[in-house]
Amino acid sequence: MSLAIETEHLVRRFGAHTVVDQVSLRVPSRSVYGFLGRNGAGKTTTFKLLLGLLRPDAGQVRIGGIDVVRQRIAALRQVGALLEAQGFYPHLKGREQLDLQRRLLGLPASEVDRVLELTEMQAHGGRTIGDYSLGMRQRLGLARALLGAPSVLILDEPTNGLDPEGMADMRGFLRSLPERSGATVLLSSHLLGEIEQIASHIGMLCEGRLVLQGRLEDLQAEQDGAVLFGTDAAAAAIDLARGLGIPADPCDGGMLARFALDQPIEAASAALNHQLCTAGIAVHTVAPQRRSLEAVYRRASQALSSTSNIALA
Ligand SMILES: Nc1ncnc2c1ncn2[C@@H]1O[C@H](COP(=O)(O)OP(=O)(O)OP(=O)(O)O)[C@@H](O)[C@H]1O
Repeated sequence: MSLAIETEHLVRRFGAHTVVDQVSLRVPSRSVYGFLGRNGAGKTTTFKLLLGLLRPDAGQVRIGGIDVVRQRIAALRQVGALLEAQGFYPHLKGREQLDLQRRLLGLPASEVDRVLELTEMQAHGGRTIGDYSLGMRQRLGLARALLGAPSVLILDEPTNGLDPEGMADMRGFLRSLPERSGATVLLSSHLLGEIEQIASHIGMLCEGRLVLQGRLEDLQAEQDGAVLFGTDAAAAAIDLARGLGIPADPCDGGMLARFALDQPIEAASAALNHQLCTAGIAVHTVAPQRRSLEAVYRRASQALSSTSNIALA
């Protein structure tokens, strides 16, 4: 698997506060990598380290295999970025701002129309940036990041300030970007539900530490033993399951049974299903439940706090 972005034990401190703590990111090429964390977890600081805007206290950063600390210009030639502070000139028109940027990058004039079209900003390119809504500024920031068709996009909270419709558009746009342009997208968010809808891979940052990383599907597929039994006789099914020592609760459409993880879930669900049928309880669905990203996050954060407690003890 080739990696578009890679860090090795990255550390950054502000005074005595370690804000990025031994972070080893693995962002596969052509992935949409969702970088999750609560406010203050260290996401923006990590992005600044990736972009060479801050120097790490320890560790390495490579983009497309090039070391960002040693060869910053060569590494960043491959990158388009959208950070919180967009630094636009409010008196310029959107199109003029993009034109300024594309000249600095030595790109052809046609680039401005290309990125305006990609971000569906053609209609607003002639308006003054000072009059833009927050959502339009976000789109203009994205348009600027896309100038020169970089192979890596680093986007800090790209859906910030968008209305629900704008958010949905942006999600669709970002999700399809690797397929359409071959680019790799690394984006941060504190919204689990949002990342769940966009990302192919995720990394979770908790108090500066990367507590979880991998393909979203793999993380969600890790079983937590919950299986839905669809039935109209949920109460009877729950009694029977509990009588067999299997924790079970009502849920939408029937019963949610939780099997111990030390047994194959297929065999355990088949055995319970047989018992239910034998007792005359009709079951129309047996469906192992995908774990929500929220559950994955909760588990990872709990694991971190329990190790911190051990360290403190
Ligand atoms: N230049 C700085 N000097 C001192 N502390 C800083 C500096 N920049 C960030 N911090 C601190 O580092 C921690 C992480 O901040 P950071 O902005 O990286 O978090 P974040 O995950 O991006 O949060 P948010 O989602 O709120 O933007 C915070 O406690 C913040 O106060």
